[in-house]
Amino acid sequence: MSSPASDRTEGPGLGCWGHGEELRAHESPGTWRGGHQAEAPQVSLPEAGGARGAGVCSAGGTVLGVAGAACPAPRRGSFPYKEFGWSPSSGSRARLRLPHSSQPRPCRGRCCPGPALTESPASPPALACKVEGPRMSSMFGKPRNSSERPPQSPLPECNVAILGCRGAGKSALTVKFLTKRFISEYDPNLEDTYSSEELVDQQPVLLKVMDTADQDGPRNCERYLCWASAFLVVYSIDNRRSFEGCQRYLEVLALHARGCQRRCPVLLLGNKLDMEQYRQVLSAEGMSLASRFGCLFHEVSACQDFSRVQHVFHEAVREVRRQAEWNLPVQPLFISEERPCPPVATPVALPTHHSLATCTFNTLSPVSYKEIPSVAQAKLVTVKSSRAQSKRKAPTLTLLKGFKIF
Ligand SMILES: Nc1nc2c(ncn2[C@@H]2O[C@H](COP(=O)(O)OP(=O)(O)OP(=O)(O)O)[C@@H](O)[C@H]2O)c(=O)[nH]1
Repeated sequence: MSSPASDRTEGPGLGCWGHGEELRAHESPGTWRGGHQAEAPQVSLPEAGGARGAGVCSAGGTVLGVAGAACPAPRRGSFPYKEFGWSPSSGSRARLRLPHSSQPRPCRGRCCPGPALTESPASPPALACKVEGPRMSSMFGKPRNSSERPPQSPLPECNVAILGCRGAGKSALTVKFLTKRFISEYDPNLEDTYSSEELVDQQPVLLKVMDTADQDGPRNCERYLCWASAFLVVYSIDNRRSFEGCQRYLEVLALHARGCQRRCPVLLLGNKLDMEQYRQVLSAEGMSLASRFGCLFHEVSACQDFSRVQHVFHEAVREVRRQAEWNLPVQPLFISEERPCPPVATPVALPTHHSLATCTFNTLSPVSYKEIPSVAQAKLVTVKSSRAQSKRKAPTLTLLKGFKIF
């Protein structure tokens, strides 16, 4: 919150580690891929009512302001919903608390150098949020005309909770992801969940984002522990305390995963990469913490490149999908006793050197079969049939542990 003002130089390009097109946290830091910045789509504000989304900054086509330049300040709650074709959900509290002053003022959002605001006819960012239940006061995109969308989305859902200490930039990242904009001030006490239909790897998903507002570290975590399918744990690279706070969140998540034996993907995010010159937490430290807890690591900036922020959220969805694939129930294999089974399903004959050629593995055959331990429990063990045989270099048996030899 109290970061130095905006006369800074541009930081290095955003870097991240992950798998797929990027690197996992535990991979060599030498494979750092910083320095590249994808172009974010241009966001243009319509000219309307004089309120031009003051306090809203953008870079690389998404920053609406220039460092140190006077940004027109909005009135409280004057987020230009209508200009985007959205309306705040009726009766819901305003999520954003914008500055009071209506006078132009230097942008407090430590906005970054970037092209000046382009004004053009309204072209609302592609975003579809909707209110779902009492928490879903998603002022960021409830469609104006509810008849445009079916009431029940058939889309698969992915719930992402954003955790971290106060001021780390959770709300800024959420808003950036949802609106492609950087808005510098938020009400720190409100916790909200937003949803957005996304296309991740050509597959649609209803991505729900919970912007949490823990007062002082992880407290009453059940609300997100039980809800989320992935977590983004955010710290600010210019604030060591926020980094240390992340560790507590990661510990809570690790404990929870152990307790319920359900591992949700976790991404550790170093935010405010544009504040490079005030950096207090090295990338290597972030990477090392991430690898300690087995999570992915990215560094981003809510006020710079939208595509990097979007990438992180999409990466969370990918991880959830991977996890779901990993957790798919494995169809049990059965092994016949003594007689070979008729080929009911596609037989998977073991290689003859395993000396189990007389047994045929099938999926679900009818007669007297013993269940093999599941893949997760199974372990390959090598058994020598007898000492004498072993002396004669008899072939060894490689079996699944826990399975009886008949
Ligand atoms: N320079 C810079 N400032 C940022 C960035 N992200 C957030 N901020 C600023 O950091 C301050 C805190 O951001 P928030 O998004 O409110 O942080 P938060 O984690 O939601 O904090 P709480 O709402 O208190 O939990 C705000 O003044 C933001 O403008 C960023 O990437 N770069």
